[in-house]
Amino acid sequence: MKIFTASQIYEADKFTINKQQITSDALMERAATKLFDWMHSRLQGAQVKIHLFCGIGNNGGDGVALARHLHEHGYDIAVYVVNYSEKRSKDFLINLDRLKERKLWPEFLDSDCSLPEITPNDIIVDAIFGIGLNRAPDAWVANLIKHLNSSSAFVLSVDIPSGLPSNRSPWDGEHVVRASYVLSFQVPKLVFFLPETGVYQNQWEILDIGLDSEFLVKTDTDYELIGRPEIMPMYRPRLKFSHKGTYGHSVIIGGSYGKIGAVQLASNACLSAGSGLVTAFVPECGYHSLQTSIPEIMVLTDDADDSISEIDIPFVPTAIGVGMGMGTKDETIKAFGSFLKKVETSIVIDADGLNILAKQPNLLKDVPKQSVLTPHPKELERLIGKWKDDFDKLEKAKSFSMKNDCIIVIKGAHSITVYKDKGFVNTTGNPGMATAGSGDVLTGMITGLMAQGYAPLQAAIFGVYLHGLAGDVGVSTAGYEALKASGIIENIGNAYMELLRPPNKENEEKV
Ligand SMILES: NC(=O)C1=CN([C@@H]2O[C@H](COP(=O)(O)OP(=O)(O)OC[C@H]3O[C@@H](n4cnc5c(N)ncnc54)[C@H](O)[C@@H]3O)[C@@H](O)[C@H]2O)[C@@H](O)CC1
Ligand SMILES: [K+]
Repeated sequence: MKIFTASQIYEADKFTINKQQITSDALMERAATKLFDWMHSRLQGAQVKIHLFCGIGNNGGDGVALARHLHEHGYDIAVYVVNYSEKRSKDFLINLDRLKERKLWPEFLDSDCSLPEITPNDIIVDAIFGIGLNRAPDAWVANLIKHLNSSSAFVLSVDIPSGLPSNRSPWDGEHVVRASYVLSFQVPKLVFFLPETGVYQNQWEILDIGLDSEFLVKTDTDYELIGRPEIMPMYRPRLKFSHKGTYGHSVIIGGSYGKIGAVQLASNACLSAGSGLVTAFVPECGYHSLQTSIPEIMVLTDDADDSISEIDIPFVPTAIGVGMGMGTKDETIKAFGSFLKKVETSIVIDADGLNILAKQPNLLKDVPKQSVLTPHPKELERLIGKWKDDFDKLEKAKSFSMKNDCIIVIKGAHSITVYKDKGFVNTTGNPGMATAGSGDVLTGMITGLMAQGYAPLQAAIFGVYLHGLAGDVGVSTAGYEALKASGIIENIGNAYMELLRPPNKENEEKV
């Protein structure tokens, strides 16, 4: 699903109004009707107090129009106009008049007013600011937002939590509405998925307000949300007349004394992702543990006992994953440098492989084109430098990717795979996966997918999705705290099955 910017949403708005020959007020009415339907289907007329806080722009217009519907259906409402500017939008005013025609008089809030009382059992509809927010809210509006946040009431935000800009981090985090739920018009906003700004909402849902599909289909976006519909076409089914050679020979390079487990996890994950053959290349000290723990893999060893000193692989692997648990000793840096000079096809680089690149940026020129880099936030910072906010981070990652022709998987709650000027935002995974070795598993999986013929970018996007899905299946039995990296590996098969399950299977079984 495409993630549009605020200016693209405004364009979609205009395009729809022109093409469908409707007024902007009619579009607002569609939005308000969808909001009402959502609430009504859940509340079923319950007499809970609903406080609607409406700004004076179109977001406020949505709120005022929603108030009219709620009133007409007998809900117990209180409407407040947050009068932060004299520049009221046309459609807001139309809807305000419609309220007044029904003898419903909102309370006008300004810098001198007292704050309305809200109890924890009430519902707040937050329609103060939408995607038009372009500067910090005035102090009294900020104060009102803090008041709403301290109420403990359920907060339903219209389109986006008020006070949250759509293209930067907030001016002051305390002056952003903490939404229990966001009903976002037509498309999700990028801010929902970034660590600094995603915290302002617990859950979000799209409301389809019928923005024109021609515009939505044709318009190119910088970011795409990756869910099952985007992943399915990438899947490469296994062929009946195939053999292990069809699915490639992966090599996992890494490990040092005390950190052989990282290679074990990556190799195991690589196999479970479907690589036909897997060879691990480790320092001598890792030989016995690998041979005994994973009988399916082959093991090559370095001459040195406790760290990698020379990487010598006596065949041409189909795919290579390198860096986990490898350390950054001088001899390992040298070995990694000469290895990069020799290798020709795209590889996957993780952990200490990335730390070495950050220490010795001159090695970057030898990294094969379209290699996949899988940094966690600290590793990313070492590579691309400090960032001002999440948006700056993404821009820096994009220019790094452009400059070095590499794919960067920015790991996090919503991992984002960046390639040149595009970002692919993942939707699977959970906090249970924030556990030792989870990254090694991902590197192994992406390597295993590349071995099977997935192009590097697809392997990265698909691998991140499948890794998250395996974690999601894993927590359903292990719980968040007890899920371990090996538990993620155990569920890679279930994740594939989940992916391939027809969407309506459950319903069919019930019939
Ligand atoms: N295409 C869509 O998705 C549709 C959007 N609609 C609504 O329209 C909203 C956008 O409306 P607007 O463009 O009127 O913008 P907002 O309602 O977000 O903001 C109102 C206006 O306040 C001003 N402003 C910005 N920051 C301010 C600040 N800190 N203090 C005081 N004034 C400030 C700006 O001039 C802005 O236009 C969306 O978020 C959505 O709720 C709906 O009406 C239906 C259609
Ligand atoms: K809002």
